[in-house]
Amino acid sequence: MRSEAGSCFIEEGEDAPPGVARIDATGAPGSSGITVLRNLPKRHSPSLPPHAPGLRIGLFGGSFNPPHAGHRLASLVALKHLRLDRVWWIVTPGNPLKDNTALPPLAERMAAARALTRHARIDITGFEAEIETQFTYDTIAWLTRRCPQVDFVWIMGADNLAGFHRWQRWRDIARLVPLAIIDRPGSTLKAARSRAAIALARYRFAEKDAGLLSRGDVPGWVFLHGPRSPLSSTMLRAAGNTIAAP
Ligand SMILES: Nc1ncnc2c1ncn2[C@@H]1O[C@H](COP(=O)(O)OP(=O)(O)OP(=O)(O)O)[C@@H](O)[C@H]1O
Ligand SMILES: O=C(O)c1ccc[n+]([C@@H]2O[C@H](COP(=O)([O-])O)[C@@H](O)[C@H]2O)c1
Repeated sequence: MRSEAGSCFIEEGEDAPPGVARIDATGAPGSSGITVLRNLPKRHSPSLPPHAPGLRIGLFGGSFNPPHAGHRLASLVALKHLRLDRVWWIVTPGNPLKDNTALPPLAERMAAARALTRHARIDITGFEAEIETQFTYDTIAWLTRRCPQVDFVWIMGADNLAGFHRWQRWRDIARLVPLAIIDRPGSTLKAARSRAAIALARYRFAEKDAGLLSRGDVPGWVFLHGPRSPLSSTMLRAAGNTIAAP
């Protein structure tokens, strides 16, 4: 594998992480259902924001239906406490645990996220759709292979730690990158008592050491209690604040 600023590749002949679709030079799935990214024309390369070896990048996956100030605040808390260079929002093609039948198109959710964030260190991405995965393990495995020298941290709200044990390969996710949990009203205790929090208890970092979390420290996680937002997309949708149709 080779890696360069803003562009890293899976070499031909290498295995893709499980579940990551690989497409051959014609763009058709190979016999194994696997793709050789190296053979893809440049325009088919999944689009990632600029990045370079040594950068500390937070990965903040979400449905963002719609995005709201709570997402932005969580990103700012992570940027500060984890001493990140950037946060990438990964707008999911569809959370595998949610009913996505009424989910607005990815492009609309990405546009809404861009309009809301307007922050020099927050990037909006939709590359999960391009690599054809909805599962976080596959996303992170793909990213860490493609960009082995970038220091990624997975960020999620406390509600997601509470249900983390239902995610595909959640223990393996915790072995790939450190986790940063952002406190959220209504989920503090549920998260702290969750199956994942108990299983990973011995790997928990003190909040004051959050800036030291790095990929060398996996498993490793921290629960950040910064300023909190009570906002949720559910609440906004119920109030009629939905993403406009194209
Ligand atoms: N107010 C908030 N404070 C902290 N984290 C949040 C907050 N709102 C959302 N998050 C986190 O942001 C990520 C994306 O969340 P998502 O897009 O599902 O928003 P949501 O408000 O939880 O949506 P919904 O109500 O539809 O479930 C998740 O990790 C979630 O835990
Ligand atoms: O990989 C999984 O099994 C999995 C299960 C549930 C949620 N996720 C991811 O968690 C992130 C937050 O999802 P959401 O819908 O709570 O915003 C988003 O990136 C989802 O793809 C991932």
